[in-house]
Amino acid sequence: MSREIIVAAAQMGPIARHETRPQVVVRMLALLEKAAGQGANLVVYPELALTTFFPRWFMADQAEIDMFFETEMPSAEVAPLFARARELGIAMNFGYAEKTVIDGVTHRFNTAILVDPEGNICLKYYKIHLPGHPEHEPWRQFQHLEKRYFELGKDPYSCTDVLGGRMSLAICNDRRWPETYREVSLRGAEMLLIGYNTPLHYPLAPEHDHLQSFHNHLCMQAGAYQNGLWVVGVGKTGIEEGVAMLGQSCIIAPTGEIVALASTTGDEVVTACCDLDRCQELRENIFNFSKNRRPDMYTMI
Ligand SMILES: NC(=O)N[C@@H](C(=O)O)c1ccc(O)cc1
Repeated sequence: MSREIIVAAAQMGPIARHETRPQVVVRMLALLEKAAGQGANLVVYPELALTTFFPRWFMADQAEIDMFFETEMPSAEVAPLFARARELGIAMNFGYAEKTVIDGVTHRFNTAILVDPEGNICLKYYKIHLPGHPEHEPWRQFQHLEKRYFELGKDPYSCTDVLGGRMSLAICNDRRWPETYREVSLRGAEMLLIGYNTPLHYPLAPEHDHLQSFHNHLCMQAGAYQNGLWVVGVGKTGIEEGVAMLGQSCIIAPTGEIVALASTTGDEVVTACCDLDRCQELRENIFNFSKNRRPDMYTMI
């Protein structure tokens, strides 16, 4: 039996600071309808898909920061998206800022969820490779305060069985780390879904600005190939509040080949038919871990 699923990468153009959740949800619904028209079983949206990328601003007032956070999912504003996806029988993944109380303690995470075709959240992931800095650094053209606004995630690399395959989640900067792909692959993941917000300008090494697109694809293609899994990378792109963000959202086969690639800097859907059985082309051959991997030799990790 073939295990083909049609995946839609639902890239999003810029979201302005003043845009409301209902306005964003209207855009996400339009992308969902387009994906449905192309036969999609799964729609993948970016990191922090419901708001602008707010860590670019220093804010001291916690109430102001909390405006960007969700305290329940689906919230009343996001419920129409859940309802329509369920009606269409489509699974979806998107990211959002989450404020949650666990054992009486408030936590704030950079979160991604996977929603199954019946509308249930079947997997949740809290970002662990939080980039940027915790303090205001006014010398920068814009801030990257994820280390200030989010707490480090816990229990990463979980997988779930849905749509006939084994899926896992990561968020943006996680995609640059080879451990991300290896950990989920060792847990049996056949597809890894990654939303991102990547400014084209990297203040710490501006001489690398022209390499953003190359590095984006380099790490995800290598991760797919070296671990024999599908990778779906989806960005929020265009000029968002004056900051140019990387697009080039893509779907990557376990061979490392890009099989679908967005070509605009706005809201756009690209789809690919992904045969999960193709993971075996790698896992039974060059990257047969039990035969060829040498963890006994990798003493530094
Ligand atoms: N949202 C993200 O995780 N974005 C990161 C990435 O693209 O890896 C990132 C890393 C360093 C920066 O200076 C800016 C952005």
